[in-house]
Amino acid sequence: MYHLLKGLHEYLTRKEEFSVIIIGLDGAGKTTLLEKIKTLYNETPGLPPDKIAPTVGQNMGKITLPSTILKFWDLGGQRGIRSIWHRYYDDCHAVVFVIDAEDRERLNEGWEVLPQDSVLSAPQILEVPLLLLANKQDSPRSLSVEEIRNDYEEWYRRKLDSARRTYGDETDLQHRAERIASLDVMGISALEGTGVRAAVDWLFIRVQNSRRR
Ligand SMILES: Nc1nc2c(ncn2[C@@H]2O[C@H](COP(=O)(O)OP(=O)(O)OP(=O)(O)O)[C@@H](O)[C@H]2O)c(=O)[nH]1
Ligand SMILES: [Mg+2]
Repeated sequence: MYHLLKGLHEYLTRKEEFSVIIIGLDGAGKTTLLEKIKTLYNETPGLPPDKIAPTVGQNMGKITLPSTILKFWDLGGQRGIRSIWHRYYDDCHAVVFVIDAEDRERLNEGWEVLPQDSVLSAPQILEVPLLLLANKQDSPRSLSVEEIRNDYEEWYRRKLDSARRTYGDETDLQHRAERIASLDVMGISALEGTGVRAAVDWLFIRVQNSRRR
């Protein structure tokens, strides 16, 4: 009887666990975001921004939501470390791509990393929700969500044109175009926490509906 009740209790209180990877260029604010998420959702606060150093490798943080645990993997964004990202694609349920909206100079570099590092085209994550975060919205110099989206679409159009000229093959590009059409972009300030709960809500809803379990 005890085992039956224990089993029933475990069944009723069980939480499904989902993995979310946080990627993007170095300095975009990924770790600041992870630590802010910990502060907002956990009893033990995350590191304050002045204690955060560039990530060499990965950081992990977990939060508990109704019947769900979200496990975040914050991966280092420096050029030499980006090659580890793909190792996480197989097991993740959502991808967060963080952009430094203040750094116009590096926007193109960010876009180059997004599709060319196969984030958009890797077959294993095609069905996985992808959220683009335009970070540092607290800064008056930052581009808005709308401007970031436009910049990406322009960059993508240029890319498409040159790829058509080079390969003439549309299938992969078509696949990506569909993916991009549904690309969600949200504005946040990882530093101040603005928009962070909305982003976590988005992830919470999308991982439940994700086709990958
Ligand atoms: N103004 C402003 N600065 C931010 C924000 N988020 C992060 N920063 C700053 O941006 C710098 C880089 O932040 P990190 O969180 O270390 O960046 P990262 O993406 O983890 O970088 P790597 O670990 O090298 O990949 C730090 O100086 C942060 O304080 C933000 O929302 N607003
Ligand atoms: Mg970091």
